Amino acid sequence: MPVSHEDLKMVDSAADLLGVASPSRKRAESEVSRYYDAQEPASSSSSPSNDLLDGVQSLSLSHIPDTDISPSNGSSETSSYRSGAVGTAASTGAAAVPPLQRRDSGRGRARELPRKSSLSMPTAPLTFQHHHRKNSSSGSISRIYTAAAAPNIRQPLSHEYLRGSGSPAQESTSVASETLQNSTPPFTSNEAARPGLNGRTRSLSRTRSLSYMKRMEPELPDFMVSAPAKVIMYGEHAVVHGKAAIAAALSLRSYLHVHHLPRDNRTVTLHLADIDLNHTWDIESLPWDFFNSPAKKRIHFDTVTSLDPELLEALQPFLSSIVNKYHSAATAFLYVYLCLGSKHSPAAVFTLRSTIPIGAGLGSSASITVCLSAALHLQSGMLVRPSAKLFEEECARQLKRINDWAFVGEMCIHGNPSGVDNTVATGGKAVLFRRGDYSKPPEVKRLEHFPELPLMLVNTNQPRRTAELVAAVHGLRNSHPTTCGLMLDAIDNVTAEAMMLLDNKHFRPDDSHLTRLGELVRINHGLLVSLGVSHPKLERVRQIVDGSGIGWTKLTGAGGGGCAFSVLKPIQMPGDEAKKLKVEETLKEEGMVTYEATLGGDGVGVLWPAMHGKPEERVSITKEMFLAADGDDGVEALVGVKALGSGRLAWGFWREWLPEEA
Ligand SMILES: Nc1ncnc2c1ncn2[C@@H]1O[C@H](COP(=O)(O)OP(=O)(O)OP(=O)(O)O)[C@@H](O)[C@H]1O
Ligand SMILES: C[C@@](O)(CCO)CC(=O)[O-]
Repeated sequence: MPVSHEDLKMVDSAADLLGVASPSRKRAESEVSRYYDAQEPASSSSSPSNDLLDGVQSLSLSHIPDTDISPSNGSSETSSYRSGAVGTAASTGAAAVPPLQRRDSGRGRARELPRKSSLSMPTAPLTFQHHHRKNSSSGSISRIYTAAAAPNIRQPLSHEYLRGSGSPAQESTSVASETLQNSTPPFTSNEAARPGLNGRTRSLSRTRSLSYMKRMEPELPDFMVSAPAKVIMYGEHAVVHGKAAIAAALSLRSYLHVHHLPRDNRTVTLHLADIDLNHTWDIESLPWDFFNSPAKKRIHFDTVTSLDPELLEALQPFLSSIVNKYHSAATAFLYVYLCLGSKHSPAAVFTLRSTIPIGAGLGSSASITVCLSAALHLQSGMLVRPSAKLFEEECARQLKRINDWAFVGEMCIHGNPSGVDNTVATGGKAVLFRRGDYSKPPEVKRLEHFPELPLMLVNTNQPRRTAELVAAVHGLRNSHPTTCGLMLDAIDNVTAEAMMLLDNKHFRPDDSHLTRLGELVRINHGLLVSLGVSHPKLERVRQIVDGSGIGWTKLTGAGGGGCAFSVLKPIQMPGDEAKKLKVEETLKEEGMVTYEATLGGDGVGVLWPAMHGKPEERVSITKEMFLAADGDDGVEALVGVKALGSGRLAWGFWREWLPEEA
C-alpha cells in the first residue's frame, strides 16, 4: 500500500487543500503517482486533459455468512442477521484515500476494470424491481482507478496557467483574463516583465490579473445532491432498542443545490427554502480552532457515534439568532460543516428543497442530512463522482462515509436515532437494519429480492416530532421494563418473520404470502399502539381501511401523527377498485393526503455540475431557477431524478448493486 492511513489522516486534517498542497498531501500525491506509474501499462491510451486521478485504495471486505432468519431465532438475543454491504464496509475500517488531482500526460484515462460496480439504469420508477448483488472478488486487493467523469475538484485557474503553454485550460485562462482586464481594469499597465515558470516570460500585470481572477472565480462548479425518503415497513421504535427493522427508499426526494461564491467572499449560507430558514455565517469567524483542536478534530474517515456536548455548546452563539421551529436542521449543518471543513472551506450557498413532507414519518430529516453530508464530502474532495468504473467496494466505502456523517446530522436533529433512516436514504433500495451496540457500526442487510408491493401511503397531516416520540417510548420502557421488553421482542419477531417473506425470491404478492405480510403489518401496528405512539388520526386511517376490507394498515416512522401505509389486497372482484377509490375519497375529505410513490429506488445521488437539458443545449441550474421552481412538481421537473435521468451527464448514484441479468 503506497500511502498509509496516517498519511491520509494528515492530508485530510490539513484541510486547507484548495489550491494549496500541504507537505503531507504532496507526499501522498507523489506516492500515488509513483504507484500509478508502476501499475499503468505503457500502452495506455491518452486521456482527455481534464481526467483526474481520483484515488487509490486498499479494498478489503470481510464477509459475514448468511444466516437464515426464522421466527424461532428471531429475537434480538438469538437472531443473527447477515451484515450486508454498508455494515460490512463499516467493519473494515480500511483507509480510503482522498481523491488527488493530477494533470494527465496520457495515462489518466480510466482503465478497463475487471468488473463494473454501478451501472446506469433507470431509477426509482422501477417499482420494486428485483436486483441481486454480484459476487465480489474475494480477499483483500489493492487497486487503482481513475474516474474520467469525476468532479473537477480543486483546480484553481492559476494552476492551469502555470502548468505550461498550449493547453486548452491555459487558452481559456488567457481569454478570460483579457475579458476581465477589459471590463475591470484593476491593475496598472506598466508592469515590469519578469520570468514566469517554464522559462516563459509573463508580465506582472498578467500575474496580478490572474490573482484577481483567482479571487473572483468560484473554487468549484455548482452542483446538486439528492437523497430519498424512506418507509419503515416493520420495526420502528424497536430498532432504537437494538431490534431489527425493515425499511425501503421511497420515491419522494430532497434536493440540495450548492452554489460556489467567488473566493474573496468568505461566507457560507444555508437556505432551507421549505422552512423559510436562510442564514449566512462569516466562515472565518466560526469556531474552527476549537473544532480543529487535536482533542476534538474528527475527520471524514471517522465513525462518530455520539455528539460532543462541548462542540454543540461552541455552536450556540452562531445559532442563537435563528428563530425557526425547525432550527435543528441548521445545527446539523453547522456541526458537520465544522467537523469536515476548515476555515479555508469554499464559500458557498447551500439551498435545499424537498418533496418529502416534514416530520411525517418519511425520514425527511435523514434525507436532508444525507444531502448535506454528501455535499460537504464532495466539496472537500472526499468523494469520487459515481461512475460505471467505480468498484463496488469503493462505492460501499463512499456510501459509508456519507452515511456516517449523515448520522451525525441525524443525532443533531433527533437526539438518539437508530440510524436506519439515514442508512436507507444513503444506500436506497430496502434493508434489514439492526444496531445492537451503539458504539459499533450497525448490521445492514440489503434485501435483494424486495418485491413489488401494492401500497397506499397516507399522510394524516398531523405534525409531531420524532425526538419526542422516541423519548416517550424510552420513558414507557423505564416504567414498565418487562412488559415493554416483551413488546419490543414481539416486534422483533414480526420483523424476522416478514424478512423471510420479503427477501425470498419466490415471494408472490398475489397469494397467501401477501396475507401473511399484511397480518404482520397489522400486528406491528397494534404493538406500536400499545407503546403509545399512535394518534387518533392514524387510528382513523386504520378504521377506514379496515372497514372497507381493502388491506392492512400500520403507522410508519415515529408515529404520533405523520404517515400510515396500507398493504393492499389484490384487486380481484369487480367492486374492489371502487372500494379503494372510496377510501381515498374519504381520507381526502378528512384532510389527509394519499401518495402514489414507489419503493426500492436509488439512494444518494449527485448532479455534477448542476446542469440540465440535452447534451448540445445544456444550461446551468442556478439557485434562482431552483428556488423559482413551482411546488414539488416544479422541483421534480427542473432537477428531478425522474426528469433528468441518470448517467454521466445526469444524476449519478453510488450503487452497490447491479441489475439482475435477464
Ligand atoms: N425540507 C426540510 N427543510 C429543512 N429542514 C427539514 C426538512 N425536512 C426535515 N427537516 C428537519 O428535520 C426535522 C424533522 O425531522 P423528524 O424526524 O421530526 O421528521 P421525519 O424525519 O420526517 O420523521 P421520521 O424521523 O419519523 O421519519 C425538522 O425539524 C427539520 O429540522
Ligand atoms: C422511530 C424511529 O425508529 C424511526 C423514525 O423514522 C426512530 C429511529 O429509528 O431513529
